[in-house]
Amino acid sequence: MVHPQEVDIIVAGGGSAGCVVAGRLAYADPTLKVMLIEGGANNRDDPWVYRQVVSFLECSPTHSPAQTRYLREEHAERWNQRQGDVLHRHGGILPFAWEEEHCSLSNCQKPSNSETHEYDGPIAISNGGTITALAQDSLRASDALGVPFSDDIQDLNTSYASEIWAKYINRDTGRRSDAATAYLHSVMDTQTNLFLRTNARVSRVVFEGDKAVGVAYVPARNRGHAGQIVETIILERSGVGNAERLQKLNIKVVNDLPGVGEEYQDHYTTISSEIVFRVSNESATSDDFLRGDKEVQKEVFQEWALSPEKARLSSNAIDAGFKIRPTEAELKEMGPEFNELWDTYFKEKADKPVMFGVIVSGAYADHTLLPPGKFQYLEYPASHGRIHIHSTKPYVEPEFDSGLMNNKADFAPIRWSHKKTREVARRMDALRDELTSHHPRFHPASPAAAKDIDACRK
Ligand SMILES: Cc1cc2nc3c(=O)[nH]c(=O)nc-3n(C[C@H](O)[C@H](O)[C@H](O)COP(=O)(O)OP(=O)(O)OC[C@H]3O[C@@H](n4cnc5c(N)ncnc54)[C@H](O)[C@@H]3O)c2cc1C
Repeated sequence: MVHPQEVDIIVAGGGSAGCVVAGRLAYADPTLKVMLIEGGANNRDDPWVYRQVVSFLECSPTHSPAQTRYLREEHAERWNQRQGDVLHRHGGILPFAWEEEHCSLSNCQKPSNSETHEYDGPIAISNGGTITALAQDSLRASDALGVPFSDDIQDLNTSYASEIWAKYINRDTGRRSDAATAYLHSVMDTQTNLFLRTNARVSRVVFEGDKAVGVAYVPARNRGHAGQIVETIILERSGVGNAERLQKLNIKVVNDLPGVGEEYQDHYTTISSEIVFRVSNESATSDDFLRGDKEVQKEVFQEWALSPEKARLSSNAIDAGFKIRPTEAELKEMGPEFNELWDTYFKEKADKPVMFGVIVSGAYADHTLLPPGKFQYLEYPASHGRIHIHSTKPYVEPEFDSGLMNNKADFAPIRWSHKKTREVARRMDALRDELTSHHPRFHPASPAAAKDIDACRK
């Protein structure tokens, strides 16, 4: 489609938010011309995006050499692209209703009676294609630890329970639900007022006085960092941000907003580097696939080709998980910093879990460091950083400080939740032992050094 020279609305960045905004606006008013400009590639019908385990593997920073070799050899073109971001990779949207003008975002396909969910939106949420026995085992173990099973902990109220984990997967097609397919491609298929420009990096907004009248963009390159925090970088290059900072770069100030680029927040995930367990050899996991076993990969891809809705690829291997808050007794052991945070933030908000943990039936980790066997790991969240430009040039990457671990209040809940997830794992029938191969290296005499524990059950 030929793109017009002028449009009414330009959306910069085709992530979850950009796709929803562009798609919904174009859909709501077909007389509006809307253009979305995205730094990454188009994901339309891309099997590397809509097959869950594959896309997870591609996102993983911890490819083993075997995985890397497989990706390079079998999917050279895609591998060359992988460092770049892809248009609207993630569903990334909590199911919620826009109350005033009811406009469903999600389609909950999980068995649930909760009124929080919607059932007629374009982002499908289900349990995925297959549920592993390890998931059931971990739910039972969670219950043994006092974390009860619930059919739905994604109702925005439950903060202490476990469930078969909800995923952005369409139960009927087995495909991952991504924002672009749901909001963008679907509108572009039926309307002619939505325009998509990919592989294009927006450098700044063009202002006339204080009115935004357009954007400047350059071809995307150095795609490894395309997916930075889009708003800050574009805003600062456009003259919106801390005036002092902007003036140092000779950028004309349009609006002095000191908060731009501050208060970056991300959640902690402790995954393969910390909590890897060996499970019984009978346990079904995705390790052989991730390890790059050719035969298994062939079998898994064939399975997908025949029945994607129940294939192993129609899952991200995260089949069960829980949300928890500390008990009164546990709070006493969690130190003054976290207790202050608890009192000011969590205490009165019974719907806020402090941590969530999931069991992953397979290690998204460097398999060369793992002895042969089967693994799973658990993860949990929680701090403030910042991002700012230090050059007006569009290809110069910004300064970024994730801020992780810069607040002592985060230490105690990380320790606490690490122990909790380990407690769950130790109660699982399938557990064989805990591995230290991916732990940080300490001097053997250091009290911080972890030790492999012997098998709990043989
Ligand atoms: C591995 C992983 C797992 C996650 N799992 C979940 C989950 O299960 N549930 C959940 O709710 N959330 C999850 N999230 C978080 C979720 O993906 C994000 O919160 C969400 O995507 C943020 O949406 P956004 O539109 O603000 O930004 P993004 O989705 O990051 O979109 C920004 C887009 O802008 C593009 N871009 C950047 N700079 C430019 C530029 N200058 N010009 C043009 N385009 C540009 C990028 O390529 C990108 O496509 C996960 C995130 C990660 C990384």
